[in-house]
Amino acid sequence: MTQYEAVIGLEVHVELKTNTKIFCNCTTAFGGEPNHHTCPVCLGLPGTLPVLNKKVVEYAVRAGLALNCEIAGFSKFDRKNYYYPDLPKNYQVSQFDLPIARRGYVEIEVAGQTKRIGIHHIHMEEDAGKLVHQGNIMTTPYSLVDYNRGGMPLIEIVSEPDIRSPEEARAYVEKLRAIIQYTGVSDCRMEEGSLRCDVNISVRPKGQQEFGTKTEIKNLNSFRALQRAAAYEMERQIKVLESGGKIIQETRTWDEDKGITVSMRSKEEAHDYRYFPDPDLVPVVLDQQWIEFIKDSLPELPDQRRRRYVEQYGLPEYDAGILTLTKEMSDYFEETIGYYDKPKVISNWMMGEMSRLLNLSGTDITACKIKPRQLAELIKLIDQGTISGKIAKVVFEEMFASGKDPATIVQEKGLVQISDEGAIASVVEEVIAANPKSVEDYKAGKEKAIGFLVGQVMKATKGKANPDMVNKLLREKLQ
Ligand SMILES: Nc1ncnc2c1ncn2[C@@H]1O[C@H](COP(=O)(O)OP(=O)(O)OP(=O)(O)O)[C@@H](O)[C@H]1O
Ligand SMILES: [Mg+2]
Ligand SMILES: [Mg+2]
Repeated sequence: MTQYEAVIGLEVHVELKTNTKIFCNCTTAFGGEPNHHTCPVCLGLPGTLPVLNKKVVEYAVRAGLALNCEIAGFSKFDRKNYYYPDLPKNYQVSQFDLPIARRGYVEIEVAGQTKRIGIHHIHMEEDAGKLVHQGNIMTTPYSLVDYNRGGMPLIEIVSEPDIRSPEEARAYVEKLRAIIQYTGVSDCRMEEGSLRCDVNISVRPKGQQEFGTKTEIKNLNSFRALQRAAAYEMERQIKVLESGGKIIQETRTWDEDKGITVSMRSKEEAHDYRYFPDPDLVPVVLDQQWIEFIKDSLPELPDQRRRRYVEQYGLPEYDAGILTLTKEMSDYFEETIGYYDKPKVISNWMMGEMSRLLNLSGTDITACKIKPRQLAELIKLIDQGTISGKIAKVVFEEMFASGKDPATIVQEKGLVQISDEGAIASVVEEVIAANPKSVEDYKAGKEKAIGFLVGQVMKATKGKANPDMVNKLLREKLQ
């Protein structure tokens, strides 16, 4: 059987976090009454003229530099013409042959190795409005249009076809999102649509040089959807080829419920966008000094931070990679260290219990009720011997649910660890008396038996006995 590999290139749209739109001073605030964040310019009324928002250029340059691109000293805007109700002017202002940034790269970690994914270019463009479909076939279907999103500033980041699997595609977008979040030019919230991606994918027999025919899956809005859609499409293409068929170059869409991709339009019906320079906008000419200034103001980026976590905090690569993958997680981690300098223990709590509970509740760390100071305090309580590690998990869950301080919870629930030798010794004696079989086993050399006895003492004390002390006392008494 022929072995196939995927060839994938991604187009990622990122909404920039400027206060106002790209060509007018309407707000970019999310939501709002439909069509209230609009004006004659972003509605494309005749006689209006666009004026470029300088902040958009600054943010695009910032993103470009963070993604290792060359910044163009001269770039221009073009009109991408197509007819659709979400586009009031019937063209989208974008950049075609002279984009703001080119030839960058992102490094991803796959199977313990670093791989470089090329970025072909980054261009600036305006977003379109949003259609809201109403009714259905049984009643009367119709659509409403909301232009609040029209004219919001976007950058489109187009990768080289360097990606070779759905997993790599996911790792690439995760890294891209992290880098852009760190630069502060976008929140990159996939749920809110401030990061959206299109997957271009083809397959070829392993070892073959030339690319196969690609299809493009539009508008994936979660990491899971991205990876699943790419995996499905890869399999679909392989099946077509294996059965002697040919791949048709086409645009497809991902059906999340059915878990399949569906054809939208083929290349024959593809648009000819009739790109031409926008006569209403002057070219963008940048000063080298200004570019240098932006470069110098870039913050520490995820890869640098990851390396620092390994070197400065002695964290394993794995921990460092996960903790730096989102800026929120990483900032939380650093803030906690500020309260209590125990990086590895903090990392364990964050990657273990915290991630587990966040996943279960479907929230992310920004909504977490446990604040860094409180996590630090919890770890201090363990280190001081006030509570055991086991009880700490109970306290943690309670903190997660209520946001209360750990000391308050320990007080209220009477969870203070028993470290009184006398008290533990009497329980140990009871347990020894009640379990002659295990005692015999232990004396006969079965080390395992002691674990059972420790468990019995912990059970009798509702997990509050200091485990080290229990261990020590048991061994002493069984001598
Ligand atoms: N044979 C191929 N297999 C997989 N990916 C490919 C192949 N050829 C090109 N690509 C990728 O497809 C993407 C093309 O994106 P680009 O924005 O240049 O064009 P487009 O999709 O035609 O334009 P639009 O922005 O209108 O969708 C790039 O990421 C590129 O790496
Ligand atoms: Mg594109
Ligand atoms: Mg495309």
